[in-house]
Amino acid sequence: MKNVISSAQMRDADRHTIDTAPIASVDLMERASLAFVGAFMQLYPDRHVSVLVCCGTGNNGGDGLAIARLLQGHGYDAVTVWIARFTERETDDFATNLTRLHNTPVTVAEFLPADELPEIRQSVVIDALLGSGLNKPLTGDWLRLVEHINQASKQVVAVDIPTGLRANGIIPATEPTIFAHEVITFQRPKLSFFFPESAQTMDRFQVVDIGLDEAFIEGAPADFKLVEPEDIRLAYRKRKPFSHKGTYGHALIIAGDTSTMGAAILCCGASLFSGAGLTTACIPQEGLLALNTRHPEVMYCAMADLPDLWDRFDAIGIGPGLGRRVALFEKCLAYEPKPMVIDADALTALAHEQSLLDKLPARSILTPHMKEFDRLFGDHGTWWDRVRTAREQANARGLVIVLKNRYTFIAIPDGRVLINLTGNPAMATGGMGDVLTGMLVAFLAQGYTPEEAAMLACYLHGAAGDRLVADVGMAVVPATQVIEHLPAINGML
Ligand SMILES: NC(=O)C1=CN([C@@H]2O[C@H](COP(=O)(O)OP(=O)(O)OC[C@H]3O[C@@H](n4cnc5c(N)ncnc54)[C@H](O)[C@@H]3O)[C@@H](O)[C@H]2O)[C@H](O)CC1
Ligand SMILES: [K+]
Repeated sequence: MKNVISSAQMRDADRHTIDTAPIASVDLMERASLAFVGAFMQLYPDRHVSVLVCCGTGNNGGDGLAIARLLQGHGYDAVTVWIARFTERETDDFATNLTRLHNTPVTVAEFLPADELPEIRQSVVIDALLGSGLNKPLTGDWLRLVEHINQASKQVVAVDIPTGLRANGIIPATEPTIFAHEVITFQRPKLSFFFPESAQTMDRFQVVDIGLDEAFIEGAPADFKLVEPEDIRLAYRKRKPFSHKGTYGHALIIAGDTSTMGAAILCCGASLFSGAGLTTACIPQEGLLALNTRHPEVMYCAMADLPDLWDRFDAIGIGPGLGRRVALFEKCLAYEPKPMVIDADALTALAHEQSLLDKLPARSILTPHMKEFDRLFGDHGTWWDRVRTAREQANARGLVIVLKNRYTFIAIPDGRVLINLTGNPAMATGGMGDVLTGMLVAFLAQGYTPEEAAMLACYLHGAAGDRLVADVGMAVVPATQVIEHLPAINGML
C-alpha cells in the first residue's frame, strides 16, 4: 500500500531528495516539469493547440515557466505565459526559470495587482498559479484572476493541484478554486482528491513520478494508504490442489423481503462467485423459486431454523433488503459471535437502536453509504469530518467501516484508512451494495481477516466494473453483470 502524505510531508520528501540524491532543487523542478509535459502531450498531441500558462511566483509558478519552455521546445508553437506578480516574493527556482524562458520565443506578460486582465483566447490553460504552498483562501487579485480563468470556460490542466484547493484537511463548500478538467500531480495524489467535495474543483487527476525518494515517503507516518494491485495479489490466496468446498467456508446471507428479494439474490450470487465454499440464504420462503432459478447452488435456511444451524456458518452477512424482517438482526446478535457484515436495513436498525453497536461481534464489517453513516453516527457537514468519525469509531469499537463512495474509505481498527481506487460512475446503480456485501461475506467465510476481506472485496468489485466499462464499453453497469464478471477478475490475479 502506498502512503498518501500531507503537503508538509511532501516538502520534507522534496528537501530530503535534494539533500541525499543529491539533486539541485532547480533540477528537481525540471524533472517535475518534464514529467508534466510528458503527460500533457498525451492529452494534447496537436502541436498547434494554443496554450496559456498562468504562473504564480512560487515554485508552482516556476514549474509553469519550465513547462512553457519545454512545450515550446517540443514544437508547441502557440504558447503564451502570464505571470501573476501579486507579491514581490519570488522563489530562486522561479527566477532561474524566468531567465531560461526569456531565451526562448515564448511571449511573457506580467500582471501587477489591479491590472486589467485581457480576454483569454487560448484553448488550453495550464494552471501554475499556486500549488501545495497554498496557506489561505484565495482573495483579492488571486480570486479575480481565478474567476477570470473559470469564466473563460477553457480546458484547464492544473500543475500538481488546482489553485485554491488544499492538499489535505477540510474542503469548505464555499471556498473558491480554479476548476481543472485534468490535474497532473507530482509523485502522490493529494488526499483531498479522494473527497467528494473535490468534484467542484476538478474532473480527473493523474500522478506522475518526479523521482522523489520513495523509501523516505513510505517511511513517513501516514494515516491514509492507497490499495494497489500488488496488495491484492499478495493478499489473495489462490485455490489449492486437494482443497474442497469445506476449505472455503460457509457463508450465510440473511436478507430479502417480499419487495426486495432481489437484494438477497444479488448478495447470494456475489458470495457464490467470490468463492465461498457454500452459501446459504435465509430469505422469506416466497423467494425460494427465484433463488433456485437464479442460483441453484445456494441453499436455504428458514428463519426458525437459524439457531439450530448457526454453528455451521463461518461468516454472516445481514441486511440487504431485510425490510420487515429486521428484528432478526437483534436475534442474531444474541447467538455465538461470528465474523459479520452489517449492511443496509441492519445498519438502519443499528441507527435506531444504538445500544446494539456494543453487541456487534468484534471486528465486524459495517458497509454504510453516506446517509447510512450519518444516520448511525450523526450528521456531518463535510467528508473530512465524516472520515474522522469513521476512524474514531473503527478504532474505539474495533470495527472495519467501509464508507462507500467514488473512492471507498476503509477505516480499520488500528486507526488507519485504506483508500480503494477502483470503480467508476457507471456503477452508481441499485444493487451494487448488495453485491459488495456478498463478496465481503464470502471472503470472511474463506478465512480472510476483516481488513483483508474489505480490501479484496472493494478492489475486485470496482475492478469488475472498470473492466466492463473499459473492455465491454458499458456506459452503465448493472449489479448482475459485476457478479458474473468476478471470476474473470479473480483469475486475472
Ligand atoms: N516535491 C514536490 O512535490 C515538488 C514540488 N514542486 C512544485 O512546488 C509547488 C509548491 O511550491 P511553493 O513555492 O511551496 O508554493 P506555491 O507555489 O504553491 O505558492 C507560493 C506562495 O504563495 C503564497 N500563498 C499561499 N496561499 C496563498 C493565497 N491564497 N493567496 C496568495 N498567496 C498565497 C505562499 O506564500 C506560498 O509560499 C508544488 O505544488 C509543485 O508545483 C517543485 O517544482 C518540484 C518538487
Ligand atoms: K496549480
